[in-house]
Amino acid sequence: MAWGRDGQAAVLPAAAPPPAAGPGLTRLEVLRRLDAGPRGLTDAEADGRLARYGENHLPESRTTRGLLRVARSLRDPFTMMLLVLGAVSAVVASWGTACVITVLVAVSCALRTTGEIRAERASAALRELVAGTATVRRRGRPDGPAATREVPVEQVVPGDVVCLGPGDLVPADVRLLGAAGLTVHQGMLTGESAPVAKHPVEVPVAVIPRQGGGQPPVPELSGFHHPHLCFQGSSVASGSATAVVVATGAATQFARGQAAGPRRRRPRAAPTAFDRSVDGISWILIRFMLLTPPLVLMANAAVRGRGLETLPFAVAVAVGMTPEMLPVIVTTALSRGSARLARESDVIVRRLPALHDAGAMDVLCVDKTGTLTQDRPIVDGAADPYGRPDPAVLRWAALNSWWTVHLAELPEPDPLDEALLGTDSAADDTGFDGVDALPFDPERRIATAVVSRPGAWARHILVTKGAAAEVLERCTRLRVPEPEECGASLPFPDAVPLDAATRADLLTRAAAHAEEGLRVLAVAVAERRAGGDAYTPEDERDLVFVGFVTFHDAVADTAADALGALSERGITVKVLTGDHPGTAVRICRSLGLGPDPGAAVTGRDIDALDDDALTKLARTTTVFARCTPAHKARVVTALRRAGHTTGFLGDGVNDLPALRAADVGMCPRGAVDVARETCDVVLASKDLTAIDRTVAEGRRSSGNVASYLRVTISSNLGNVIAMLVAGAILPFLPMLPAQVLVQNLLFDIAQLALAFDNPPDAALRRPLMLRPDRFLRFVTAYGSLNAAADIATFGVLWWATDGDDPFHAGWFTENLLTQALVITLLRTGRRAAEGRTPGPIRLATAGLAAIGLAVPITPLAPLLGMGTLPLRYYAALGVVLTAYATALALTRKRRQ
Ligand SMILES: Nc1ncnc2c1ncn2[C@@H]1O[C@H](COP(=O)(O)OP(=O)(O)OP(=O)(O)O)[C@@H](O)[C@H]1O
Repeated sequence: MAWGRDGQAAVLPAAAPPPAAGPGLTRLEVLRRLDAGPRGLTDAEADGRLARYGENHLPESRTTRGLLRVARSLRDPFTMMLLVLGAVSAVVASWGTACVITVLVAVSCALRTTGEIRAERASAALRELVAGTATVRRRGRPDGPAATREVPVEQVVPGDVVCLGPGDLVPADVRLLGAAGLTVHQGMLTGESAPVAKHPVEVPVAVIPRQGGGQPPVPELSGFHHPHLCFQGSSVASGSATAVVVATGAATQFARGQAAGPRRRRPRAAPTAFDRSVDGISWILIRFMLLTPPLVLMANAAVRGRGLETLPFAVAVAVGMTPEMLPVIVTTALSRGSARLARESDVIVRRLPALHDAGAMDVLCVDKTGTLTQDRPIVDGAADPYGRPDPAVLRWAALNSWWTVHLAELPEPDPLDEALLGTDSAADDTGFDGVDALPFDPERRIATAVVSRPGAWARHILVTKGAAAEVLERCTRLRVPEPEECGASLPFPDAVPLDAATRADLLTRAAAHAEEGLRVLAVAVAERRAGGDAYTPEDERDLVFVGFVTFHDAVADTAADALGALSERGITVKVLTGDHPGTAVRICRSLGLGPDPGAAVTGRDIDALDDDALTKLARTTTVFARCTPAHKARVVTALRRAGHTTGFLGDGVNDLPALRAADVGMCPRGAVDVARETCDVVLASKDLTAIDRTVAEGRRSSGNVASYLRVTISSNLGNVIAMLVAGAILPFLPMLPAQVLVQNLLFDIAQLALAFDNPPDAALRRPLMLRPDRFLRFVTAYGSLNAAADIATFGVLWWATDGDDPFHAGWFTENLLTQALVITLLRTGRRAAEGRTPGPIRLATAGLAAIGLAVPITPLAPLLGMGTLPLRYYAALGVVLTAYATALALTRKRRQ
């Protein structure tokens, strides 16, 4: 579909359906143009259209993907640095250095690209498992009955009638046929953060603003504001709808927007833990690398009076500092971890860096319902305004459930409605006809059904149920109960005004129920004269309070154990719920959450706080209750601002903003579509034990990345210090550029083994987060030790050898041997792993040491500018290495 100047659909691609969504067309005309009907397409029609218009997905440019991938790997800052250094070497005709740098870049890009392809293939296969479906109305035969069914989103075709409910992703561009309380998030398309209301319009008018100078209207922006159209890329925030599909795949506004220009991105969230740690460290290293060549040049010029001839050496030293394998190690370690999680725990990681963040997580926020409780509420009782058991209250509540579920055509009832519909009272709804529904939404926290009695069409009855505070604040009167009045006399002639004191008493009673761990719904009704306009939330006022219904929802079987396990891993759990504070605190106490969950902070309290005050309060509070979706997101953001790496587990539309705000958003596979699409990690079920396993795998994977960074930077830093010292005191270059680079390549290859290491559980007890400041202290300490070992080796070489070639050979050997030691001694979980056989690490270090000892005695030695070494060098080197290993082990022990 495309928008013409007059707001009518305009130019279409060859395989697009007839223009059908333009303003001015009635619903019937739209259906006619699409050759469709409100009962949906037949299966044969749907198949035909699928063949004609193609699958409903965004077009991909496959040919450029391979090239793009290589370009992306070259765009990595370390690779860019290497390329710059290679260019400098070529300019000064240092062809050897330039060649070796090219090899380094090629190896690192090839490994990274193949790793990414493998990781992407694996995650695409995993994503298939959580792919979204759409609910469509279809018929087997033209005269057959219409039935709703789930089909993969790709199979939705123009003319399909789709049913939308809370949390659904809008599968294509659609024209609304019917809607109840529908609001959609279309921020992906327009940048708006709040949901917008949508409703069917019989004859829509053109609202497209014209630009000056006879320019055509701006279709992408203006079209999105039509109330009767919803677009692919948006999701249902509340309410429900039926709609006919007018454009799919490449013909949708979203796809056209992408084809026309850069993809409209969601506003960038605050940097995640991964950005702060791995990326933060990378940028510090890049600054070091930039400083290295001028430093080397200046030191040589000042002490030895050398000029630009030292440039290749200075470049080689800077290359030596580069952790060019970092992207390869990160991709390999994280994709191995996520593959293992999928295989062993049925957990799907949708964004690889999120696995690192799961390992770094120290605060986990969860919703209450379904996470700590089973989300299988059972009606416990119903009482009138005076606290006396009263089945009439239950009947009103069940009447509300029945008509909200049916009139709003919700794909499935929510568990509270299901519980009410399962009671005997649900059978008593026969005396009413449904008129309209304002389904539940987590902002209003109430749901209203509008019904009428047969024969009394002129009067409508509003039946509202919801959270006690929200219902009571809309009530002005109180029902004086009469037996069996549901279906009897209305309006309540005996209703009395509801004063502030009585309202407070009723709220206290609701709180008392909540403190027993029960969920509480308040029920109210009102009578109105039937009017022509559709009902809106504005009509939910002047209600007559009828009574309370209470529910029991048992705690989840695994919750207590899982909370214990998370606490042992150093993770603080906080509960962010839309439910009553009393219910939430009671459940948390029964699960032994925290030392004592204390009092809950409510959404209203949060509203009264500025960001700083909330940050302080969020640190110490365990339970946040009566939260709207926005409150949940504010608390998560506050915790992140307080320096916590914060995860969020939730499954409903009310959890979306918080899922987006968290470092790691997690949801179960059964969550609403948009939650699955938004979150980073999809669990098999809403079970906290799966989070424990995700955390362990995250720590294992990022432990390996941390090992690489610690090992490579400590060793490289030591080398740079030693080279600066040697460059200043020796009459020749301590190591030829080619040697520096060959040694670098060998070290890189050996370190790849770190991505395959398996640090044992005992090493993963605390959240694992590489903080740039601590990391710098760590590598400075170990880098200095490494430099000390190198300088001691210079002393040995000065004593045992003569001339530059044996010196080069001696330092080459020592370097590879110290690197093998560093890999062995500085990797994550070394102490906990003692006694185990870490296969890949042992192989890699043995190989590195063997090459270090062998190269100087092979025919390669003269080519690399190396001479023969006397035996006494090896003996003295043994002493230096033993002292170095002891110092390393002792320092590590002291620091741990
Ligand atoms: N179908 C419904 N009809 C009317 N009121 C409801 C319905 N579902 C929930 N409520 C009320 O709205 C409140 C908030 O619901 P919401 O779905 O935001 O959170 P929750 O399910 O209680 O908790 P959590 O945030 O832990 O999942 C509930 O505590 C209840 O009082």
